[in-house]
Amino acid sequence: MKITIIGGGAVGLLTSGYLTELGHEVDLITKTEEQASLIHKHGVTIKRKGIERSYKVRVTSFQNNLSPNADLYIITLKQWHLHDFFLQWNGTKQPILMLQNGMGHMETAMEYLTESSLYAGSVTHGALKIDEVTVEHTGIGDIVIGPWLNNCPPLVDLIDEVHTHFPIHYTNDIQYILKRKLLINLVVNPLTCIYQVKNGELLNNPYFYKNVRGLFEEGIQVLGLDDLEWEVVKKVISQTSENKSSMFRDMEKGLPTEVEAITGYVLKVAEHKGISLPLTSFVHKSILGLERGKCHE
Ligand SMILES: NC(=O)C1=CN([C@@H]2O[C@H](COP(=O)(O)OP(=O)(O)OC[C@H]3O[C@@H](n4cnc5c(N)ncnc54)[C@H](OP(=O)(O)O)[C@@H]3O)[C@@H](O)[C@H]2O)C=CC1
Ligand SMILES: CC(C)(CO)C(=O)C(=O)O
Repeated sequence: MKITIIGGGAVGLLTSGYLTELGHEVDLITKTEEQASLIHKHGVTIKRKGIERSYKVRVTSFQNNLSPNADLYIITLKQWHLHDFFLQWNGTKQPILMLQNGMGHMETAMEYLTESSLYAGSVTHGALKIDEVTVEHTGIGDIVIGPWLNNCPPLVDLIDEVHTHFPIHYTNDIQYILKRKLLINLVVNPLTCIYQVKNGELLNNPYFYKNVRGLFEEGIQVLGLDDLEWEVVKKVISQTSENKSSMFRDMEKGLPTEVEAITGYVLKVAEHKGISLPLTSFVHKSILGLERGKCHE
């Protein structure tokens, strides 16, 4: 496929390298001209388990008119970049795949992208941007994609179930997959940020654990998920026990967090349903307050 990837961050670099490896024709769109010229010169490098591999990727910095004839556009921006980006972009009629955490971003996408077939994806890889051209693949997961609205055809040419370190699966129920990831991010991300601990500490410390369970119970009530998801949440926390959550890392770097797309989104749905979520509301305000103290922007 001819694929345009928007955003030269951790997920954008990882996706552009691996989709090139899989034989797709990739155009990467960075925010800055500096990053574009570095990638033009050195390619994109993916580090995995101490081994580095570089990929030659076509790259340009963002302008309103992105190469208009891609078969698919993949947006790998943070959710809080999206309004600004959509306001500046002339858009496309071609299919668009959104790869953000949370769920609030899909409402934003629907607001702006009225002419495209819209797809959502859930990423469970760990990716850490090392420098402008290098990303470390810190955890091998997968990407599950699916149509956001029922009338979008499956992206058959993108599916690759067998790739050992970058499998892409397809689902007809991406809403459920995103909700499940949202639930994990709802309980893990804000608490790790408030307590300033790695993910695993949420299970090890009995007091933190009680709050994980409390947030989980509020989350499943609003999202309509089953108590059985508790085992999934604990498994993901164990598997990522040595990770600092993305929200904790953003906060440490003085960047805005994705709290509105995660906790803020759940609170909005709860309000709509007339459900009160005291613990979720407490962590939401706590993160906003901490951001206010630390954020550079
Ligand atoms: N990293 C990970 O392991 C995982 C991430 N995710 C999700 O994926 C999404 C992306 O995350 P991640 O890649 O880590 O985030 P990053 O912040 O690393 O990447 C976003 C990139 O988009 C760039 N950008 C901003 N505006 C524009 C623009 N107008 N045109 C082109 N590029 C632009 C940013 O540039 P600048 O920094 O200069 O603003 C940044 O390089 C998030 O929603 C995250 O939650 C999900 C699972 C795992
Ligand atoms: C799964 C988890 C919690 C891993 O750290 C994550 O998705 C994040 O940090 O955003």
